[in-house]
Parts: sequence; C-alpha cells; structure tokens
Amino acid sequence: MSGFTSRRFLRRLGGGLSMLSVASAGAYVSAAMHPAAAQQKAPDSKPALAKAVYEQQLTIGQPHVTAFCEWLLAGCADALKQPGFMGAKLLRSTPPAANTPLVLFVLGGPGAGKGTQCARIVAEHGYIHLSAGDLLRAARQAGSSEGQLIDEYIREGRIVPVEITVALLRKAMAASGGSRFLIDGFPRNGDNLAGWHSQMGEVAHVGGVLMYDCAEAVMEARLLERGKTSGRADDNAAAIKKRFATYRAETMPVVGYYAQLGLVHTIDGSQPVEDVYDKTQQALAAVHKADALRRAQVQVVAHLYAADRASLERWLASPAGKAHEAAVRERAASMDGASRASGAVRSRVLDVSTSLKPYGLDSLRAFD
Ligand SMILES: Nc1ncnc2c1ncn2[C@@H]1O[C@H](COP(=O)(O)OP(=O)(O)OP(=O)(O)O)[C@@H](O)[C@H]1O
Ligand SMILES: Nc1ccn([C@H]2C[C@H](O)[C@@H](COP(=O)(O)O)O2)c(=O)n1
Repeated sequence: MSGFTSRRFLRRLGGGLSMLSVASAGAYVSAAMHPAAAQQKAPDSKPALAKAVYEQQLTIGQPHVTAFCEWLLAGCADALKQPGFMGAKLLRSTPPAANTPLVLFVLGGPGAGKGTQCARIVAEHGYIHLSAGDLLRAARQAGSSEGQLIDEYIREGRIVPVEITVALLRKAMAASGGSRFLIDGFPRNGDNLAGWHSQMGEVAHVGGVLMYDCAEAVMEARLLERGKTSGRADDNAAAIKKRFATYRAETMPVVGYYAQLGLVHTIDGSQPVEDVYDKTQQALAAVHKADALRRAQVQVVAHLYAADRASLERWLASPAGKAHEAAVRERAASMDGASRASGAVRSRVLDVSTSLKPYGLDSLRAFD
C-alpha cells in the first residue's frame, strides 16, 4: 500500500483520474472518478449507473479524519485502475451516538453520600441530578397507580420493577432538556440494568459510574442521624439492614458489570465531604475527557462503484484488493485507542439492484 500517499494520488489525478471536490455541508469529503466513466459524461446522455458498490465503514476520532480520508481516497484511486470500476466516494457524517446525552450513574450503599456529592456536582458542573429513589417517592406521593406497589417495595428495602423506574427517569430526562445527567441510585439490580439497556441504550450514553465506597457501620450511623429529620420511612434500623442486604446481593453485581467495562470510578465515601468531592472532581475530569472524544467522532464511509459485482469480487480476491482491505484495517487499528470508536472496519459488497439507494455516477457528478 505504498501508493497510499496523497502526493502520488495527486500526480495520478493529473494523469487522468478526475477529483471532484465537494461543496455541500461537509457531508461529502471527496470523490474520484475513473477516466473511462468520466468520459461518458456527455451533456445530453444519461450517466452510466454503477451496478455494485464496495462499501467500507468505520468510526474514528476527529483528529484523524482529514489525514485518514486523504489516505483512503488515494487508495481508492489505486483501485479505480481496475476494469469495470467507475468511481469512488468518501462520505463522512456524525454518528448518532455522538449526540446523545451523557449519563453518569451514581452508586454506593445507602448513606454513602451519593446525594450529597451530586448536589455539589450540579452546582459546579451543570448536571441534571435525578435520584431514582426521589422519583419513586414522588410518584408514590402523587398517588400514581403504582403508588401502593412502590410504597411496599420501599418499606421492604426491595427494588421496584424497572418498568416503573425507567419510565420516571426517561420522563424526567426529557422534561429537563439537559444534556448531562447524574442518575443517582440506579441501576440497582440486574432488572434495572436490563431495563435501562432496552429502553435507554440508544437514547443516552453511559460515560461512567461514580461509586462511593463506605463501611456499613459508617453508613448506618449517618442514616440513623438523617432519620431524625428526613421523614423517610426507610431510615430506621430494621429497614437499613434490609437495604444493606439488597445492596450487597443485587447492586454490587451491577458495579462489577460496569467495572469490567472500565467505567467505574471508586471513591472513598467515608472521608469528609470536601475530600470526597476532590476525588469526585478527578473522576469527572477523566469522564469529561473521554466524552469529548466521543462527541468528536466521525463516521467515514468509502464507496467504490463498479459496473458489475463480479469486477468488485475479482478485485477483492486479488492481491491488490486484499492489500487494500488489510491496509485500511491496519491504519484504523493504528489510531490511538482513545480516539477510535471502533477499529473494526465493516466491509461489504452491495448489489445496487437490491439496495434501496441508487448508487449512480450522477451522485458523483452532483458535486462537479
Ligand atoms: N462525607 C460525609 N461525611 C459525613 N457525613 C456525610 C458525608 N456525606 C454525606 N453525609 C451525610 O450522610 C447522610 C447520607 O448522605 P446522602 O443522603 O448524601 O447519602 P445517599 O448515599 O444519597 O443515601 P441514600 O442512598 O439513602 O439516598 C446525610 O445526612 C449526609 O449529610
Ligand atoms: N433504582 C431504584 C432506586 C431506588 N429504589 C427504591 C428502593 C430504595 O430502598 C428506595 C430508596 O432509594 P434511595 O433514595 O435510598 O436511593 O427507593 C428502587 O426500587 N429502585
């Protein structure tokens, strides 16, 4: 793949391939056309239609996009020397996931200090704080149809079915209009986790879990003290015991799940509030850095157009085609992990006849 240099590509363009720079809204990076296909463009004649498309898709970080696209288009120009090939085009777009709101789950045992830290984060970082427990208590008080069921679950220190909780969270998120959320006390068990994935997996991005670690004896003392004024039905010794048991049995595995994904920031919640907040700030800095990269991701799609599927498949099976595929994968994998959403390059050949999208050379000419 030594031919993948922009200088060589530009020389080749000068020698016959035409390069179409693109005018529209940044969606199209650039396109190249086979000389034979370019010659078919007579003013009154219908443009030739491609019959098959070789498509490669990948998602990469913004810092790499320009250099990568230039390199890839040069590689496509190499491929265009093959018989039956008509044109190539690179497109780029923002992946939908880059625009979804950022969610931080806030976990830790009852009384670990989740609500206290969330109040500080909201004041300084502009998050919307949603406590699953608060939403459930409000739903109970508002006399909702599920009120009695919620009441029973909370009194027993059990976890309310996720359909109820996630519906409350979803509604509150939409009503807030925010783009950064602290979701406190959720997901508390496997049912919460599964319900979140199915209902919210595509709607919001979980960027991290703030996990406040605290000994039960410390948490119990805090909750009993809080119980003197909180008015909460579950801030008493008997309910606290059940809540601890539920936390150990049901919530800790959820923390383990996110730990495996590398998303958990464990913070010692037994320290004074200010010290806990200092550690929280450090965790937030790491989360925000990763989130900035997520938002700067770009989806790149490369198309090679051919007059027939056989031409594409012949080329893909040839040493040149294999080298092209391998080079794209290698280059994608060589980008630094943090700014690469997926090193996986999705490649496929599409028959235009079975595709919904008309892949004609006229689409290239639109940018002529
Ligand atoms: N770091 C701390 N040091 C001492 N007391 C604290 C600390 N953090 C919170 N508290 C106190 O402990 C009690 C419980 O705190 P908080 O309500 O923030 O816990 P929580 O994890 O949100 O509890 P729950 O899960 O029961 O809602 C409160 O009275 C709070 O003022
Ligand atoms: N995801 C959740 C969160 C809370 N609950 C119920 C059961 C808890 O004991 C209670 C109080 O929660 P807290 O305010 O202590 O976070 O609310 C639930 O069922 N599911």
